[in-house]
Amino acid sequence: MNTYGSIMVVSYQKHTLKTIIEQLQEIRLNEYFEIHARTVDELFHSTIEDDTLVLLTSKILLQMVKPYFPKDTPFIIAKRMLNFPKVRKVLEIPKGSKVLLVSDMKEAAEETISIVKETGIHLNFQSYYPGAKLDTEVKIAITPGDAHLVPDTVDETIDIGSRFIDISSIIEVFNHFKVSDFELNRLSARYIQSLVHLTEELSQEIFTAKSLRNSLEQIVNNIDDAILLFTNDGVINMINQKATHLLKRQGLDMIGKEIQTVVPSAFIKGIQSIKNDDDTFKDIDGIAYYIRKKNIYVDSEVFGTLLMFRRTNEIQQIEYNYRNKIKGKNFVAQYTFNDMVTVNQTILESIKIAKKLAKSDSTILILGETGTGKEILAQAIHNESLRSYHPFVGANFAALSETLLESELFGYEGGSFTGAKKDGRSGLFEQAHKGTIFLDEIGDASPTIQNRLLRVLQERQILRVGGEQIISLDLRIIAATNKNLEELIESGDFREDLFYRLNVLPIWLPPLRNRVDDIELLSDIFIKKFSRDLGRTSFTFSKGALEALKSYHWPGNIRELQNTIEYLAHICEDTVYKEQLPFLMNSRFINIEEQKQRNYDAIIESFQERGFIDELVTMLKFLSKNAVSSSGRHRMLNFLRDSGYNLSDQQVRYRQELLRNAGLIIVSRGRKGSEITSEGNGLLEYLAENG
Ligand SMILES: Nc1ncnc2c1ncn2[C@@H]1O[C@H](COP(=O)(O)OP(=O)(O)OP(=O)(O)O)[C@@H](O)[C@H]1O
Repeated sequence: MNTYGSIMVVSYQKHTLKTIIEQLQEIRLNEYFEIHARTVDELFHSTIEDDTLVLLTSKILLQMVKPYFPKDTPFIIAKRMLNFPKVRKVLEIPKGSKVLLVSDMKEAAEETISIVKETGIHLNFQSYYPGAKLDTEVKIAITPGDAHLVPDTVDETIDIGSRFIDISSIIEVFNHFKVSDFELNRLSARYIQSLVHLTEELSQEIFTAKSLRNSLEQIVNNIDDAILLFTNDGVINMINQKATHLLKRQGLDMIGKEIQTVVPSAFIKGIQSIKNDDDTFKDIDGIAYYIRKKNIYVDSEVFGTLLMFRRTNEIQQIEYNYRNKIKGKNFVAQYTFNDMVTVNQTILESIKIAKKLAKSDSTILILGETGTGKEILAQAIHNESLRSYHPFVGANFAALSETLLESELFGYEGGSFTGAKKDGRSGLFEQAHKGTIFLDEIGDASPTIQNRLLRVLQERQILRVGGEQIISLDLRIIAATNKNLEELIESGDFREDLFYRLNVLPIWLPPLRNRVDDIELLSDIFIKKFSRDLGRTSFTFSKGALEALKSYHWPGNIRELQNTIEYLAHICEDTVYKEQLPFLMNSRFINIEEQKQRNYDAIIESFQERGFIDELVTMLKFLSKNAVSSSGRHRMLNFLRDSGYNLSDQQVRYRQELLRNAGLIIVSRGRKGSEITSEGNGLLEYLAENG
């Protein structure tokens, strides 16, 4: 099969994975991509092909899965939507009631609470997950597929099922693989089809459960497709905001009205020719729609008709909005020079120069590898400048296709391309008027964009796409790149005249591997930040780990260091050992044996650092032959003494605790006492084999 590439869907739980794979198959994504599915646990034994896109079902998984993938693996965190007919049962719970939201992890429970709240459901939620404190007074539980985790004290459980992937994330997947717009339209159609049965169920509720009407309306308004429901007599029973918008009937109360009197006649004519239970593309009054028509049955009698529709070019709009979103900047520079932490002389010099340059209006070019702090520096310069009360607008040249980038940067006049807004739209340059525009990854600009940029740099003037009127702007330009522009000029990929316009005041940020003096300082700051964010105690690095941090080449620079520490903050205890460092574990295939050995190495290193290794091994050896009840500790003391270690009872207890923490022994109260685990025996074998 010829596909665009591979996707690996990763979730924490099997049932989530199942729901999502079924959904992806329903919209036939498997015709475009090879789809693999793994739970986090299964990643342990997996390999990953080149060019695989990893689709994570929740953002909490990101840090958990990173060690299993090569550094440059692309990830998408799926946006997910609720299975709305199932949520409907939640509406029957009296407002303000105490409810447990049960999931497998704290973060997952909290994420679900906030998503349920977004639909306008206001209950008194308490998150519950294995290990959480339980309020036994709470008698109702809601769970996204984890009914088995609901505690016995609960009388009623509502399983709202796993959430589906939202279309915006599916579009993100298509964008990643650069699938054509035509395919996107087909996808949109299938997506609507896949939602139909959900909406149909909901419609039946709407017909029957009048008392819940207000709450149901809220759910229907949360659906991204236009929905219109009318009875056999042509009376509108339900319409969502999306539909009133598309039919240009905003603000009109249409419920209870005859469809003929409120819906445009061209639209009614258009839908009359669609058969029931059919779906089709339809051109109505010059606008292309994708429409699905469905009979609604109540007690096996046709009760009315459900229409679900979407404008076909809306997909392009979603794509456009999505791209605006990933740009994610709200035109305010957050960072100042105080955020640029460093003791490195080169950087301190650069900061000194940058502070002086900030006051001028000259163009600045920041050079440096990815993640070295180019954007922080650009924002700091803006905030130090006389323009600091005006916008700071970032544009990333690597994140957008040429056509989108052009309209993003320069704006467009109405009607200049499909999906364009009627009245046109201002671009980022216009939005940065009086402030600073940050042109990130400028080395990726196409020749067309480079031409247009040259004009802005020379004249401080722009033309909108499809426009004729020249717009003059007052702007400061800061550009950045991780590419070698001189090489690009030589290969003919970058205009020399543009380079000279940009390269007025260049500032270079060295890579982290050349700033070894900053590694410890930055690590400490990130440790404090993430420990605080996670509400955990701080941690430090073992000597071995610190050396590894300092000798690693940090291709992702400070961003990578920051991600590494965030990951460690999730998994480590008080001390991080070398073997826990994700960049050392980052092989494509992590074999269980290898993983075990790494754990043993980490344990051995930690015992060695305490200077106890030999006596702890002696204790393990003793335990591998004898289980030690509390009275038997005496024999253990004797055995240790015979082996040359004169320890007090208290000292033995302490060492037992260390062995227990490392999972090498089990210490039970009462007669059974201490026993060696299979891990403990494994460590002894490992030591025997490796000296
Ligand atoms: N000196 C510093 N002190 C503290 N944090 C820093 C410093 N420099 C960079 N960072 C952090 O490192 C991350 C990467 O920085 P930034 O986005 O500015 O890099 P960049 O060079 O613009 O990267 P790219 O080229 O990939 O866009 C950010 O999260 C930032 O907060």
